[in-house]
Amino acid sequence: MNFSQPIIDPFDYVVFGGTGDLARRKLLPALYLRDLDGQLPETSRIVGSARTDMTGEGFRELVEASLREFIADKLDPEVLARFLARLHYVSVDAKAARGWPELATLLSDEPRQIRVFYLATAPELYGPIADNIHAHGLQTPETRIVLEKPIGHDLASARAINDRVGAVFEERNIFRIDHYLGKETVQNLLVLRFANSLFEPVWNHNGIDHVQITVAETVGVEDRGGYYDHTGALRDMIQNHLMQLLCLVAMEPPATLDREEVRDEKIKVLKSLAPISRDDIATKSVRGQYRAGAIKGGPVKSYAEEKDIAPGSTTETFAALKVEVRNWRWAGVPFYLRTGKRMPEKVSEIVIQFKPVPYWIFPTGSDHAMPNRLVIRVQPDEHIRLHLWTKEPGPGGLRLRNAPLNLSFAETFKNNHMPDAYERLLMDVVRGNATLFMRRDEVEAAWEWTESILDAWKSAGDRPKLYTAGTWGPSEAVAMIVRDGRTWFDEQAGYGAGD
Ligand SMILES: NC(=O)C1=CN([C@@H]2O[C@H](COP(=O)(O)OP(=O)(O)OC[C@H]3O[C@@H](n4cnc5c(N)ncnc54)[C@H](OP(=O)(O)O)[C@@H]3O)[C@@H](O)[C@H]2O)C=CC1
Ligand SMILES: O=C1O[C@H](COP(=O)(O)O)[C@@H](O)[C@H](O)[C@H]1O
Repeated sequence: MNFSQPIIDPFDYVVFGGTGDLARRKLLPALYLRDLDGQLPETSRIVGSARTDMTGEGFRELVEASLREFIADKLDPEVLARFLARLHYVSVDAKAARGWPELATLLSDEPRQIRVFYLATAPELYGPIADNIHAHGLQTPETRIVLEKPIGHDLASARAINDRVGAVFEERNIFRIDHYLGKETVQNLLVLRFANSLFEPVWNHNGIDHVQITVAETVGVEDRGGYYDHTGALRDMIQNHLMQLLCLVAMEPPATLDREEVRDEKIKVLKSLAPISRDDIATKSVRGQYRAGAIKGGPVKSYAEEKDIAPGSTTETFAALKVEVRNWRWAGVPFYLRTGKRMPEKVSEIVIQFKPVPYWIFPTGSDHAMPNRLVIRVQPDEHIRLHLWTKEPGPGGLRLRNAPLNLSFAETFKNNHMPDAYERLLMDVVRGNATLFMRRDEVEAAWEWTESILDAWKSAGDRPKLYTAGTWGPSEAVAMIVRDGRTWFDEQAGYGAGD
């Protein structure tokens, strides 16, 4: 336990959607863990809010049950009691008058300069909540609003949300969250690229053959079918998480880590993305939907059989894209992206494949076709591995082996707590540090590009290819990269094998 001095002023954290899945699974556990680390000032309060009628005691019971479910091994009785004592609950209807005066009274009882409104609700509520915050005078000079992804459903709805929230909050106080930016290895990408001189000279079309970004999940849509069936993998994952990973790999070095400098560089990447048109979709995109199969030996049902999925749904649960970044650094270097639900493993990984040496002087028997690779494993088992050729020890001939230099975070930083992404991001909001959050123009540029693909799929009447749950997606995703003479990275023989 660490009772070091808190480094911020007391604050009030209001979580709209405080009874929902995200709040229970991620946000409230993250706040507890910050309390455990001594980072919450003594008088800071956390206010849950939703339409459901509930007493403060009822909310504390709900939160305690969630903490016991999701972070049981981290619970310390003294800290738990302290954390639960911070919790309040006010029943509020975001779209109506109910509850707002009560919320205003609670917040004004013990006014804090720093106030955070975290919107863990459907995006349709972001505008009404911002309006009500304004109408009920809930803003202090240090009030921030956090918008969960997805910000809208398309470019027009994203713009409408940004306009409406922007009418109430200054841009510097709007925190558009993408929790992938809070993941340790994702932040490490900036350090890897810009604190080491080794990579920059080859980090371009001269040194890199192609880039792969994989975000695979074993879970299906779980209880979120109602949301997911209107969303699909492209909107749910690629428009935000994979785009952000791509930006961090592809961007130019920012002058400083100042939020505007970093975001200025990311937006340039987003604006350089070549649209994927109707003519391209057959060669540059694959949509998939899982059918029944097995994950780690256990049978799982098809997407069509999941709760709240429309009959005959054509929503994609898998998407793979070949993306072109049109600028001097990346001309001719494809970025292959893929993400899917019900894959054999949960793994998020960036693979940078370097160009091969120009001439191979070694005896045959070594696979010249396998060049150096830098593998950045975002999760799980976070690591950075540089795959190099080396001589296999032995007195015989010169036998070559491709082996990794391995920076495993668990081994190298044994005594460090690996925080969940939300732990970092929730406190960045309190501190007013928006470097790891998205600016309005970034979100809109990502939507603009994503929409080109959605439009192309729609106009072509593209239907998702079925893949068996527990495989790496439709075989077309393998064909897409193989056509270019490349393969999906396969560390333990398994990756890349399509249905
Ligand atoms: N769950 C996840 O893993 C992730 C979720 N997100 C995003 O976070 C947001 C929340 O997701 P999730 O927690 O899964 O959703 P849930 O459906 O589980 O929770 C929604 C919450 O909003 C409340 N709510 C609904 N309508 C209103 C209203 N009119 N006024 C006030 N409160 C309302 C609900 O409570 P009540 O019905 O009592 O009002 C509930 O607390 C979504 O935008 C989602 O896309 C983003 C990343 C991951
Ligand atoms: O935003 C989302 O992310 C999760 C995956 O997050 P991870 O941190 O577990 O990799 C995904 O399951 C969900 O569908 C999506 O909305």
